[in-house]
Amino acid sequence: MALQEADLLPIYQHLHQIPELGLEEHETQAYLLSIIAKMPQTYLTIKQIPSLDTAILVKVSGQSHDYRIGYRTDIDGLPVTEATDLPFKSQHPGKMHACGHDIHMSVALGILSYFAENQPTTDMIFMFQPAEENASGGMRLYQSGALDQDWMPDEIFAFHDNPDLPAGAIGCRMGTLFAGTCEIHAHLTGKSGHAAFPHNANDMVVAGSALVQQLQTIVSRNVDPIQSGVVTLGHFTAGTIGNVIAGEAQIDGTIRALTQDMNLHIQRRVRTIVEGIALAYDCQIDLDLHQGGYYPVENNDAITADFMQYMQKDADVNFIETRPAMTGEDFGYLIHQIPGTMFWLGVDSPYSLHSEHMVPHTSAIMAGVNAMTGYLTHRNDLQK
Ligand SMILES: CC(=O)N[C@@H](CCC[C@H](N)C(=O)O)C(=O)O
Repeated sequence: MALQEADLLPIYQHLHQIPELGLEEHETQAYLLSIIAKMPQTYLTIKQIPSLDTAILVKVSGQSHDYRIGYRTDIDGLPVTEATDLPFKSQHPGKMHACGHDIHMSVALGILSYFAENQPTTDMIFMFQPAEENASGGMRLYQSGALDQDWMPDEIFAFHDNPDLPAGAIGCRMGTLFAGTCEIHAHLTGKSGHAAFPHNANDMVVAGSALVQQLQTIVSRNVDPIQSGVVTLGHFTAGTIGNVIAGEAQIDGTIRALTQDMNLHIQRRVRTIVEGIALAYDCQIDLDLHQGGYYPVENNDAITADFMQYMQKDADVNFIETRPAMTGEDFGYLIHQIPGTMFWLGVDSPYSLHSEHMVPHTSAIMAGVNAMTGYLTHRNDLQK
């Protein structure tokens, strides 16, 4: 029998205990392979990718082979120290599934187990993809070539869990669901010195502070207010002690925008401001702007209209039309290449994604499996 709630709950709890960072998901991969190995193998082909060695691809052979439906889950955790009191909390110090990818994997296994027993009309490609959080796993997967030829989906689906939606609710919208992101890394080099002799030094606390202030003008002064954007600088370190002038500083952050044009516009403004600060404060600033394929997640019109209509009509689904969000996703790269739909699955937690307290509601798992086995069967049947 396909995996049911009683099977998926311990699977989820085990995955929750073994979070691993992007590109290091070896224990996770071995566990996923062990679960997939217990499914009926008649229709399954498993593929591993030498250049992305923690990924798993599984093809479910359909009754015909001229169309392929893709389903992707991410598998990585975050460098967050878990602060929940769950009996199955993370066993890996300093790492946690704080973004709910353990829920994503559990739902994917549930859906895969259904189609392993109920041969779909068309081929299906399940992607267990590493490194969503920071290392461009979606882009790496696509560029690895592993999806080429008869593994390349014609359409693609994925979800992200959402603590703000009721457990099990499906959220989606036409157009852009998630922002495109771009990491900002700036290293400032001036000259350290004694606090008493500022004229003999070049203070990177002052230059860095000016840079932070200037970058904060981009959204208020350079972004069309009818559109939107985010520039967040989450990390700023400089110096060692109060009476030594800091000769270096490091500032890291992220850009968010709902269109690629706006993302590129903000990137250009960051570059110009950095050049201006380097000139004004007579220092060197090494700037790295890194997008890595985190494009806006732009849902395909026809597929998403069908998805929303189906979910609205399904009496067992609590469907909620959502607004775009400034979270990023490397699914943006995949959906840029392959038309598809990304959606939210509600997990009803008072704590946000990436919080050390985040505890998703596990009733979402079976709700997600049921909604998506139904929907993917419908998408299969359209190919009859
Ligand atoms: C769902 C989620 O939280 N995704 C991450 C993606 C990170 C993108 C990249 N590392 C960046 O910070 O720009 C997010 O932070 O939205």
